[in-house]
Amino acid sequence: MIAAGAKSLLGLSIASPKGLSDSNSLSSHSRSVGVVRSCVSMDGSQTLSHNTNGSFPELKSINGKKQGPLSTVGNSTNIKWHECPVETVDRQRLLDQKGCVIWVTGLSGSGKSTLACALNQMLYKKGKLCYILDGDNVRHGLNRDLSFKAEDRAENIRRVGEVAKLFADAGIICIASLISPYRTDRDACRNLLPEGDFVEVFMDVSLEVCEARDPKGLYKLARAGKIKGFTGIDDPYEPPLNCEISLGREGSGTSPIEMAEVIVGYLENKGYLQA
Ligand SMILES: Nc1ncnc2c1ncn2[C@@H]1O[C@H](COP(=O)(O)OS(=O)(=O)O)[C@@H](OP(=O)(O)O)[C@H]1O
Ligand SMILES: Nc1ncnc2c1ncn2[C@@H]1O[C@H](COP(=O)(O)OP(=O)(O)O)[C@@H](O)[C@H]1O
Repeated sequence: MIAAGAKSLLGLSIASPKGLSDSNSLSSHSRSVGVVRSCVSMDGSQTLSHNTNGSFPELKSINGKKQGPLSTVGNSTNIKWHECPVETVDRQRLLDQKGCVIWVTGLSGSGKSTLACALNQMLYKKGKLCYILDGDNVRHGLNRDLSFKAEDRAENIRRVGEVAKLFADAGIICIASLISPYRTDRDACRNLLPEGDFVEVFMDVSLEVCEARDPKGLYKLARAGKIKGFTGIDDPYEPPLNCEISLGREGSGTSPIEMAEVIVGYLENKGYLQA
């Protein structure tokens, strides 16, 4: 636990917005985005923690002073997680909402972007902060180096999953709308987040309907063989087996606004629209 006066120990003298979490702890951050648990408490004592591979890193000694444990995560060697006394729960109080990820998956033309936008508008009107990570848009910048072959789609989803996790940790309702055709990639994103914070929404709209809509003319090009590896035509789409919300079939709302209302109702029920 952080001792009283921890903020002055840090050299900070900031007023706590609505009161900073009393349970602030540098060693027990239940909703942290970190993979390596924290190490040094405010009194300077160290708590050893394990790497994601389960091994305990060595304590290094520099100028005779013991340093906290260093970690290796992927190709990043000798890294160390830094905690901050302002935690997820403090940001949630500030925003009066809980961060989470609404992951919208479905074929091209199934209405993912339209739903994301309708949901964003609906929550905005309720005073709730959202941010959309749309596949098409993210591929204009962060993921511009990725193609549509399976391993690049997987990397696309992995990066967006990690970014979405950061948004959720910031207290924001992050709407990720991507085809995300592979179950294993979507499940990996789910596993990045605390239980309940990943809400998978399936746009259950048939290929026939999507192809008839074809707002960008991509299905036509794919059918003509001018786009190779197009999802639903000559590339796979694996529908979710156990998603939280399925939309598009009879009874689940057909207009984008009705669909957005279903998701808002779900978030209200689960307590995400308050701190
Ligand atoms: N080969 C192929 N297959 C599917 N989609 C294609 C392809 N080539 C380009 N596009 C356009 O890219 C948009 C999908 O990007 P995503 O990042 O959501 O795709 S994925 O999750 O990595 O599968 C998708 O946008 P949406 O129609 O909004 O889904 C298409 O406009
Ligand atoms: N619920 C809906 N009912 C009917 N048409 C829709 C619906 N949602 C979206 N559309 C239309 O379908 C097309 C594809 O929608 P879009 O949101 O771009 O899909 P995606 O992002 O999945 O490719 C657009 O022309 C859009 O206006």
